[in-house]
Amino acid sequence: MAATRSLSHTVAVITINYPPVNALSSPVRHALIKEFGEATKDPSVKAIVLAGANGKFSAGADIREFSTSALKTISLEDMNETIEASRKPVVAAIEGVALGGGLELALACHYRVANVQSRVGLPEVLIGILPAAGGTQRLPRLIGVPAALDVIIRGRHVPATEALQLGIIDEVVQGNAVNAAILLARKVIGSNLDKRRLSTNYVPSNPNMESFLDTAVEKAKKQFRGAQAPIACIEAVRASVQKPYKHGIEKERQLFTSLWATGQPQAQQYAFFSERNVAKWTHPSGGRWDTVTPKPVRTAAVIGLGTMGRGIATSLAKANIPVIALEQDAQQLEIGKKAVNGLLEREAEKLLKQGLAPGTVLAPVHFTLHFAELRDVDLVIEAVYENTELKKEIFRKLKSVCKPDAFLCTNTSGLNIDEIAAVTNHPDLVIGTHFFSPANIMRLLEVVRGQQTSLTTIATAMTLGKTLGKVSVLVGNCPLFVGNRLLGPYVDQANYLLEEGCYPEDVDKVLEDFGITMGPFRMMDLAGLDVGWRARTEKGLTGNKVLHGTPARQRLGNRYSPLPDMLCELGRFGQKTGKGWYLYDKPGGRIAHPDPWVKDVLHKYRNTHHIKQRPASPEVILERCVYALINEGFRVLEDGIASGPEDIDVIYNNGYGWPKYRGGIMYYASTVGLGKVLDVLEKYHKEHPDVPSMKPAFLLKKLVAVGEPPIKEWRTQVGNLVHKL
Ligand SMILES: CC/C=C\C=C\CC(=O)SCCNC(=O)CCNC(=O)[C@H](O)C(C)(C)COP(=O)(O)OP(=O)(O)OC[C@H]1O[C@@H](n2cnc3c(N)ncnc32)[C@H](O)[C@@H]1OP(=O)(O)O
Repeated sequence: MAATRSLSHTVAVITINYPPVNALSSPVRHALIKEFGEATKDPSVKAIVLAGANGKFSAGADIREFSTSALKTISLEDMNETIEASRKPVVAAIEGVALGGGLELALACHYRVANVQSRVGLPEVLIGILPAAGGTQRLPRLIGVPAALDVIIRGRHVPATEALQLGIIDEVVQGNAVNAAILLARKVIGSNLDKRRLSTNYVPSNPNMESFLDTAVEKAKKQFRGAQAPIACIEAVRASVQKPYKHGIEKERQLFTSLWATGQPQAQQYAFFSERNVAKWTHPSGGRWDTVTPKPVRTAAVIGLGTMGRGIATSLAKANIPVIALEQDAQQLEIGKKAVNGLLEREAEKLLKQGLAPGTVLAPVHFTLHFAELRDVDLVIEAVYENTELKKEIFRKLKSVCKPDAFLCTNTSGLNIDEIAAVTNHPDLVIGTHFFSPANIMRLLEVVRGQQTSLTTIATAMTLGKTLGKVSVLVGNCPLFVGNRLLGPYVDQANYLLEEGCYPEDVDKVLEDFGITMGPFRMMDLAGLDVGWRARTEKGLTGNKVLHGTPARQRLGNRYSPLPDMLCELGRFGQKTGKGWYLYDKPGGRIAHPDPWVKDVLHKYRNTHHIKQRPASPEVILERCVYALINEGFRVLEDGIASGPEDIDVIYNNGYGWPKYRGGIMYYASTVGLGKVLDVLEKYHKEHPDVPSMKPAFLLKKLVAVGEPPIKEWRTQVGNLVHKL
């Protein structure tokens, strides 16, 4: 049964039972209405408690139903209206989560009791829709427009204690919320429920309300560039002000329908399920997430307390894993210790605000200079800077100090895992963990399997990622892995566009208008231009190792742009030096100003190399940069480095500022049409055969040849096609 009913004296307890998260699917809605109807008819029942089985109230509407006809059976809002109209008091007993339709259901109840560990929220905006079961109408009636907008637009999960302060929850309890709800239900039997029926209240207005909402729209347009759901949420809340509930609910419905027609909800819901799918990793050997048991990680060590190490140590402590943090000298240790303690203090403050005792959540971090202290840890994450020799030296040391079954992770953004693993006695226990900066905040983790990495090591690293609250994607070992590898052809196109007549701000604007958080030039300035310069120098693409007589704009017969090298040679490394592709107010400054000096250099460069200035249209800028990403994505699939398009999309959405409302780069390709992507790439490659990254990938051609199957079928197609390569 999707919902069950029991009786506690005069109180009926109706429990939603629909694993894993008690989503309000069609069977749940039917069962709830049935049980509710019987409880209201039963004269021995004087009050009703709504609860969720297995410590979860409800995660809301069943997202999988949105594109099916099941949604059209009993609507969530009709169900909520029936519950709210009840003459017997109804109390929601919130444990775990009450999200989306789950909170909307709770708002239709007359009272809400929550366990202190639970979270409530209306996160619909994160899946491209708006709360469409009365949430945009009842919440402002309960807590006022500004507070409701903050909860709805950000889609955040509000901890129970904060929800109590906001007035969303009536009572927070340390223990069992159902028992507390039963006690409250008994207390309120016979009381007047008029004021507790939120839909019958009015949202007060004030003279500034319209301009407050207009400002909110303007802010949301800037903040969520191109995302439609936040704007729809504001418009739905606007419809609640000084208007009858029916008016608002009608507007809510219309806005839901218009949003659906934009395609953004479908893209965001694909992104949502992709994040869940990547946890279900598979290995070319046949090993899978559900057949391999991870080992527990009770203690961990972090080596190196630079930017990455600090974030990783904090992340581990936040997940209640005691950490030993090691640095090479006393001064570095002291600096690292101060930084980690600062980050942990901030975490402690957040926990205190949530009514939680930091000591029970945050594990201790012990700081040391001695490798010997790492002897008992279950797992080590080495996070020194990107240098294979240095990393190998550390792994040689770890081989002699760590217990033989300790897992050894190297935090790298692109170095060869196998080379590092080869210096240990147990390459099967070595794995790459590519954290993104700041590691205590960024959700993405690329878990990189080497040739010899064991399935248990993979399972342990993937599970650790989940414990740290990350979305972990298993990828193969190739230079730069997935995310950074894709950046190569993208940045190349951006550089070529400058050579041909564009300016950094033109290219950035097109990509930022498209929704990418930061265009390629602002991104490079932030990351530091010297990083790529060092790598190119090591590879002999620039600097002394370049053979005399090599044409400036060619390497190994292919097109090459020396522009970024020219900037670096002048000490323009980006934000940190106050100059790069842009000009900043000071070294470390964040506001990028177009730089006349760069314009001048580009003019001279074009003259020197006799390049005819042909500024590209926004459409061409977009196609060249984005299709370069997509094409490399297909190559990554061909090479078996990522196991499906979803993996690439999750990486780009979470690590590289791709707009989630476009689903991901591969999803975007599927919406543009693979045939169109192929045509554009073919045309470009014909004109520029010296840019091999734009040669259409074999897999792309094959998918077009087999009739462009939908993206959910690509994974199987990739398997079939790769075998035939
Ligand atoms: C006309 C329209 C009318 C009404 C509209 C109502 C609006 C809504 O209610 S939309 C839904 C709003 N709710 C959410 O967005 C919540 C989404 N879920 C989550 O945030 C998380 O899943 C979680 C509930 C916080 C639990 O997190 P965690 O414990 O980390 O587990 P997960 O791996 O994320 O999820 C487990 C499992 O459940 C599936 N799932 C989660 N939520 C839903 C859902 N709302 N509908 C359907 N399925 C859901 C998730 O995909 C996982 O499934 P697997 O098969 O294991 O992958």
